[in-house]
Amino acid sequence: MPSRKLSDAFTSHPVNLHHKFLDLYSIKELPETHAWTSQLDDYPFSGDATCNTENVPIIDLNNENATELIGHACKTWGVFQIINHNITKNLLDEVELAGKGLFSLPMQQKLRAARQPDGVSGYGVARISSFFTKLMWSEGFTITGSPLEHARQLWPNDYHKFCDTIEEYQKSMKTLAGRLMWLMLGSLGITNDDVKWATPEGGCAALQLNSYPACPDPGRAMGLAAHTDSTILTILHQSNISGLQVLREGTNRWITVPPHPGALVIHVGDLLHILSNGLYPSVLHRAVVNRTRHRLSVAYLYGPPSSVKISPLPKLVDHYHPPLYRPITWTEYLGTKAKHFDKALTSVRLKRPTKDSNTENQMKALELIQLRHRARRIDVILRCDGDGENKAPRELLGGYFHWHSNLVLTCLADYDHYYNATGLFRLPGLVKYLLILLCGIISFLSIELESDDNLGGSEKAGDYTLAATIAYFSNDPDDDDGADNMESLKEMEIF
Ligand SMILES: O=C(O)CCC(=O)C(=O)O
Ligand SMILES: [Fe+2]
Repeated sequence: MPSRKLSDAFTSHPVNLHHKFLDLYSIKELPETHAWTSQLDDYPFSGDATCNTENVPIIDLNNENATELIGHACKTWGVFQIINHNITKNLLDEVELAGKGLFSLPMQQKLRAARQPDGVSGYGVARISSFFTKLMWSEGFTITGSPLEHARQLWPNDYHKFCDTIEEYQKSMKTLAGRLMWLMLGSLGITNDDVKWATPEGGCAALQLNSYPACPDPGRAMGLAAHTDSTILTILHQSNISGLQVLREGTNRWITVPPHPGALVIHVGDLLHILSNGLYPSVLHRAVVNRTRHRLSVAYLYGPPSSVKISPLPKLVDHYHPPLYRPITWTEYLGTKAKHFDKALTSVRLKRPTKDSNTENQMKALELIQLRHRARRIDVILRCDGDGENKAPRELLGGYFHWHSNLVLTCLADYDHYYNATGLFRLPGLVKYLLILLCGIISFLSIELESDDNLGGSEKAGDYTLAATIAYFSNDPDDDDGADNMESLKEMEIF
């Protein structure tokens, strides 16, 4: 039974990082536990050179071409900033203040709301910390659903203000996230009919407050190590202090996303990467720290209802664009991420035909050819058996039909075998399927016409032609069921 709630995500991958809490605000010298070096880990520091010769697109949501601009940004960057998003400056300031209030509490007080090792919400170091030997120069607070329980732990008598602000922010973010998701999906040609779960009420989310205290040695520290978000999309509010960097698609360079007054940063997350069948890549990003200023960011992590299976959208999948990822719920994906981290997307990727499976397909095609040749031989034997003289005209017509559908199928099998063996040229799928469909109809007619007397063998051959037609439909290089169909075909033991 798959897990239904987001909070179930980490039960099988708990991380105990409680011993790692340090009060970063009072430290005057970077401790060894927090000193990152480029040799330490090739991943977070690779592409160390930052360069801003190009800028992350800023898109005005009032622009009449917003959908196209967003589509282009998702495809080429996986990140963009938005303005005119209808979230008031006042609300952005309030949520920032709420976060600052929380992180400025004494450590003992914050620890009252510490995240459980197998939990999602609460105070703690970044969950991805368990994948690194060095610690990050940050602390975080995650809120899923109502902030009430944690707020009461933090401020037993005075939690209302925090709760009101967070709840208002969550409400506004949900509306904006739904709107953005539809702009993103719309830019892929997806409509409401294609994604039934994407309703205004649907969708799950978590709010992540990140705090990056001023750091005595920012060049050797890491605020938040490179990662992609396990979301459909993330709406990030960064205070007016820069720190967010994204890895430019196809390069090895980190680009700083400069704070733009009133703008919100939107990340393509792993689940949109899956839904779009890889067309919109999730963006790799990290947060760096600075020597003098405390930086705060608020990430709204938006995803589908937690028990909905996410897979490449059927509209974006066809013979030439087979699905790249297997279906997975958000909860399951979070569990996968907790286990595999940066290999999570790869771990849900479907295996593409390799050289070996191509060989397998060639074998399948060859087997099919051999079976078809046998069918033809039996047909010929039956027809030359002397019965021919006694046949009624419609039976002869049936035999004729049968013979020809056999012939076309055999040619197609030969052709596909040739294609698979040489990779030279492929018959357009539609033409192939139309021909096969025609064969199926002809075979059916041939059974109807031949059915009622002494041509039992030929009737079986007719059955066989139909079965082979079905198998042929499935005998596709990208279809794992092809082998099963061949097996059931053999099990029929027609010959
Ligand atoms: O603080 C930032 O700029 C990045 C935060 C982030 O990536 C996250 O919360 O997932
Ligand atoms: Fe992130």
